[in-house]
Amino acid sequence: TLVSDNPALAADKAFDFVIVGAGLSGLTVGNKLSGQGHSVLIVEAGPDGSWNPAVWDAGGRPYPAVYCNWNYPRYDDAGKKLNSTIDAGACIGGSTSINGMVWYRPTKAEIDKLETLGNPGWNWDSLEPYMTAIERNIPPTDAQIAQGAGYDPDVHGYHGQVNTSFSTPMRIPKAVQIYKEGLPLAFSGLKIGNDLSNRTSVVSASTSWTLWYDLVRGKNIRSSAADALLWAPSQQRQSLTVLANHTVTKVTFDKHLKATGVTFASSHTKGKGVIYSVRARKSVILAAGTLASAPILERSGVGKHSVLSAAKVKQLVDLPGVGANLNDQPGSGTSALMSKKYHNDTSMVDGLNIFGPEISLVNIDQIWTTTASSIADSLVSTASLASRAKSLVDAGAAVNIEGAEQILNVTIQLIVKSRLPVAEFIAETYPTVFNGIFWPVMPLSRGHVHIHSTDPFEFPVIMPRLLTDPFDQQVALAIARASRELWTSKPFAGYVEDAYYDPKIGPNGTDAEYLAWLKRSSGGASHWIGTTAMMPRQLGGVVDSRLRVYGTKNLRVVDAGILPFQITSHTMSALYAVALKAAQLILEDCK
Ligand SMILES: Cc1cc2nc3c(=O)[nH]c(=O)nc-3n(C[C@H](O)[C@H](O)[C@H](O)COP(=O)(O)OP(=O)(O)OC[C@H]3O[C@@H](n4cnc5c(N)ncnc54)[C@H](O)[C@@H]3O)c2cc1C
Repeated sequence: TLVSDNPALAADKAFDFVIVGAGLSGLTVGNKLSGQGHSVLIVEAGPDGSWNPAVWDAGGRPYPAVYCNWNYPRYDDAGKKLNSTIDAGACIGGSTSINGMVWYRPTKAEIDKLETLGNPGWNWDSLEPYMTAIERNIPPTDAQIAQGAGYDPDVHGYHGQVNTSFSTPMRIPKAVQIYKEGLPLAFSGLKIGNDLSNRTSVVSASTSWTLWYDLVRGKNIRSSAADALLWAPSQQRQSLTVLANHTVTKVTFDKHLKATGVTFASSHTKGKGVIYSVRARKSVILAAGTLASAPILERSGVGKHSVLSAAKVKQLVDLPGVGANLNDQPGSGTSALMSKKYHNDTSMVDGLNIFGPEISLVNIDQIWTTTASSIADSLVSTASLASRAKSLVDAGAAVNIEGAEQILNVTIQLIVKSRLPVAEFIAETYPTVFNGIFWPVMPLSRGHVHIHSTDPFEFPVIMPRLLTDPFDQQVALAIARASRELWTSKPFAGYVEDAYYDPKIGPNGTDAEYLAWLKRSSGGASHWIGTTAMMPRQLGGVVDSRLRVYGTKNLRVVDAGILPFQITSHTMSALYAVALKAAQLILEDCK
């Protein structure tokens, strides 16, 4: 494999496939296509970060590594630029080079819904084998199990490229034990399980991470997509070239709207230098991530008419779903001050950034023990679905009522019928505090991302509209309150000095106080999806079930943006499966 930042390797040349973005999806697809002998070019805007300890040292990095982060500006619901930014990986490996490494699988119920949304063949039976294929799990040792590592051998793969394991040493085992005792009290009926990947709906359990322990360096090493699929000696490819530090500016088309290649420029000169072009003989594949692939489509003339004309881009294909349906989980967190005598106890606080040693997934029954059924009734009512769909269309977050209703209904059915989790609660400690990080895990709120100029080096306007749906607010509010119940529960007695440490909303805090704080403090959980949704075009879809962009030829999107609705696992396990399946479809199509 050739990895370089010399544009001459690509400029005016032709490859079978040109892939945009060397992140999780781009590297996975590139690895598979080049493995079958096709010539593949991957153009990556960022540098190679593999030498940098902020990337490879899983425990020692700042969270997330500033070194390879786009830090996209974020806009509020009225379109005003905020001071807070949005994390997304900006070096080879993409977001897997900076992410929290939490690894567990989604459930059958939710993955099967991809198919019911009009995508034949996209179901659990077709995707689960790929989740197994990509993983190389290193089972916990007896010592790790004694310190709280739960493990079910049936829900892991052992022969893939992405390493998953528990950290060495195990993180904060004493604090995790206290959490395991307290969590079922704060969330009624919550079961403590053995492995988060082994669940049909809800459970609290430890999880493994995409890392492995290197005895020589004495460190936990991040198993990023780059580590697994690009640098590994067993994955070297004659026909794969990765061009780093170059930004794809747009897709080029012939007069029949067949994608012929892309143009790109040095990321350092920010478009002020030469604009190069490269040709794709078989297909261009956008894998720049949820927040970047839609803007590339728009700059190339594929998108909603009003967006393109405001940005002064000539429209080639009318595809109003591009950039709509943006979705992430609105993350927030409360802290309790830990009693001083435990501040230096590493079984309680280890200061490591390997995120989320105990994760709970809770459903409506566990949050609202007595009122869950009335909440479910109101969620499924036809009137509430219609009004939710209308508000998404009015906000430009959905293309039409029918599409919005179908997408929302998937999530609502999963919440109500399958009793899948509505919230994730991550039990952590940071120096001096117990910290509960939480988010509505299947949010109904939607936003959008759009370009506002032709300049590819100008960031798009990202308006996530987190917590705009009242149900998401209800969930976040309930979890914030439950976290306070947790800190005041019996198992925490003697360990907690101030259960209302942060935010400073006391035991009598009102819903209005909590909601105002949640609105202020919530940021995306970094599981952005939806802006190039895979579903029928008439419902607002952008790609079909073979991931081809509607209205074009030889152009595909393969990244997190194709997921139309949120899943209850962190995204990696599902996305590796999506990318492997995509590679299979692409290979079939180019025979
Ligand atoms: C801070 C953070 C924490 C996370 N924690 C977890 C976790 O613990 N567990 C989990 O499962 N998931 C986690 N995720 C989510 C997961 O990493 C992402 O969902 C996944 O990596 C998305 O894959 P992708 O291929 O869509 O995009 P990415 O992996 O982000 O790759 C996109 C690539 O495209 C490049 N690119 C963008 N624009 C251009 C352009 N114009 N030209 C060329 N290249 C371009 C980017 O630089 C990037 O390298 C986290 C993400 C972040 C950001």
